[in-house]
Amino acid sequence: MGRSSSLSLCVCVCVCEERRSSLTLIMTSISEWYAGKNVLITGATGFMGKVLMEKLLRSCPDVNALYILVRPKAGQSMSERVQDMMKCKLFDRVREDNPDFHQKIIPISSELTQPGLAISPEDVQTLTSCINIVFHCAATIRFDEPLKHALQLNVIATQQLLSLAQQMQHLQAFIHISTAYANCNRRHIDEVIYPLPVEPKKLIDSLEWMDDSIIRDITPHLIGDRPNTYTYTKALAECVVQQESGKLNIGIIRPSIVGASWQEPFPGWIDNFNGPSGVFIAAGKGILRTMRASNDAVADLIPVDVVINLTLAAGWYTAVHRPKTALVYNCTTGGINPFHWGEIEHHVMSTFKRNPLEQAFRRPNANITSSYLIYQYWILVSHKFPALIYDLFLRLSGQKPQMMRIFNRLHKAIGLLEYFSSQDWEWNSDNMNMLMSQLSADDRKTFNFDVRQLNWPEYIENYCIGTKKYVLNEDMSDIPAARQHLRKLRNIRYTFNTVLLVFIWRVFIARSQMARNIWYFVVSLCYKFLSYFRASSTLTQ
Ligand SMILES: CCCCCCCC/C=C\CCCCCCCC(=O)SCCNC(=O)CCNC(=O)[C@H](O)C(C)(C)COP(=O)(O)OP(=O)(O)OC[C@H]1O[C@@H](n2cnc3c(N)ncnc32)[C@H](O)[C@@H]1OP(=O)(O)O
Ligand SMILES: NC(=O)C1=CN([C@@H]2O[C@H](COP(=O)(O)OP(=O)(O)OC[C@H]3O[C@@H](n4cnc5c(N)ncnc54)[C@H](OP(=O)(O)O)[C@@H]3O)[C@@H](O)[C@H]2O)C=CC1
Repeated sequence: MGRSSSLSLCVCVCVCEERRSSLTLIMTSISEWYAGKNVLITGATGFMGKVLMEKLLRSCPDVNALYILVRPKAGQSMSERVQDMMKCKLFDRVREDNPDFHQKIIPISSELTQPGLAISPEDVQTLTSCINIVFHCAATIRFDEPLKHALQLNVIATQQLLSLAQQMQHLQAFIHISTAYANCNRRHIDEVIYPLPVEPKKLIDSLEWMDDSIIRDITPHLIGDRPNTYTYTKALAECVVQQESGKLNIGIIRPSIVGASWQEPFPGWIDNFNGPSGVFIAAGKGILRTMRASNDAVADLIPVDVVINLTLAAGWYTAVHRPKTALVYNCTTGGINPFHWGEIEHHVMSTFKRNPLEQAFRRPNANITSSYLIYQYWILVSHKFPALIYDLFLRLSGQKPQMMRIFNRLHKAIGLLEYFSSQDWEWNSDNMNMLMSQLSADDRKTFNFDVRQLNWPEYIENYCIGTKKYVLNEDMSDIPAARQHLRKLRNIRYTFNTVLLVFIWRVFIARSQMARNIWYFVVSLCYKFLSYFRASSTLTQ
């Protein structure tokens, strides 16, 4: 055999080897791919970060280690926080499978708003030498965050994390969690990164020297037709990810309104008051009686386990297929399996009537309306008036009034949410469908993000019960007592209405002949109606 032919055979063997190994890589299941990998997670102490860790530990048990960036908070050190977190009920299934699961979690002290993310040089060394995949979940999700702080965390920290990622020698994918509402100033949202009128770097430079009061004044001009600093800075973060990605393999996940879990690790897991959860709880407690929302608008809720399954699958796909440009995944339900705010209201109310929350303020009975005038009327009659009476009662019984303060906070919160509950958006979800088609049958089951199978009434019921069990820590065995409390509230209401009627009678009706005549006329009309219906129902029997 000549030299050239042996060389071409060698090249051929090499190419075949390479093809085979890339084919094996493509054929590996998601959990096989995560085996032996070192994963870096930001925002691990948050709602989605915790579910992400849980799923990785449970469904990819051979993952090597989860490095999580954590800061000390509320008087707790970093390690105390992590220890507390691992005791959380969310990890029960993982604990059952592997009681030593905590050994795989390696906390790294970091404050994302500080230069260099405040990571020590030794930790930077560790991370740059071992991390294979990054999931960037940390963010401030408050709608009322001052622009400078939202920019610091949502944009500058993302920029710094990307520059750390550039130094990672074995990094295969960088997954950034954005929001489907980053471009909520558009009605139709494609899976692309939309340009912004302002260059993120220039904005960062200019805000650095500006006084807080000047920033406050120019914020409305900067955010333009977006409703808050959150959506604006999340859009800026996407641009930064695109601009600073360099040679990294990037995936961007855009979930809509993330709600309680659908199936995993158990139905209804939720641990915060954000978005709809706070509204559901306030309605279940009988505090919230009205909210501005459109009955017919699509409620684009997405269960947290669906988002996390898609995120892990996107991590695998990004690392294995290395798309040339960042792939954006709109992770929404509206276009695939739509459900509306009116239907949500119905199912939330029905669930809380059957499974009442403890110590409710009033019987749960909330109505949504898109009319500003009707909303203002109910705010006055069903929120402010009862709050005033209750505070008066508290004052008279020597206690501190508190109800009006609670209602003022509630009004602020629902005021910030109504932008999202009063209109519809249309998201393209081609990349989510493409990703689903790339999964093996087993992976499609283990990392299920097919929301066509979601049964909304059942999901909303589990969601409400989840808020009761996991957010409010109420016991299901106390439901009879909660029902008894609701009966007591009903009796108070009947008594109150009767007293009010007698009062109105004494003050207005009993004093004027004309009012008495009108009153007798109305009563006799009601009596005739009743007799007519009774007679006609007897005839039809
Ligand atoms: C019958 C029902 C019918 C339903 C009808 C429609 C429902 C529509 C619902 C929703 C639609 C759309 C949702 C958004 C879509 C976007 C999605 C995303 O991309 S991101 C995620 C979204 N982010 C947020 O949800 C952050 C929103 N929250 C905030 O911005 C702040 O929390 C704010 C301004 C609302 C309140 O700020 P403060 O400073 O007054 O209060 P603070 O510090 O946050 O909380 C104080 C206490 O109150 C509780 N709390 C917070 N929010 C609550 C709430 N909504 N209800 C009750 N308690 C709440 C907290 O747990 C905290 O408790 P302690 O003091 O620690 O014991
Ligand atoms: N929840 C939702 O409905 C949606 C969320 N998203 C996106 O998903 C991601 C996760 O959201 P979610 O889990 O709900 O948010 P959470 O508020 O529950 O979690 C935020 C996380 O970020 C961390 N963090 C915040 N500030 C800092 C800081 N200065 N230094 C270090 N860590 C910090 C928090 O840590 P700590 O515990 O120390 O405060 C926490 O772990 C976000 O990027 C959000 O934009 C997108 C769409 C909807």
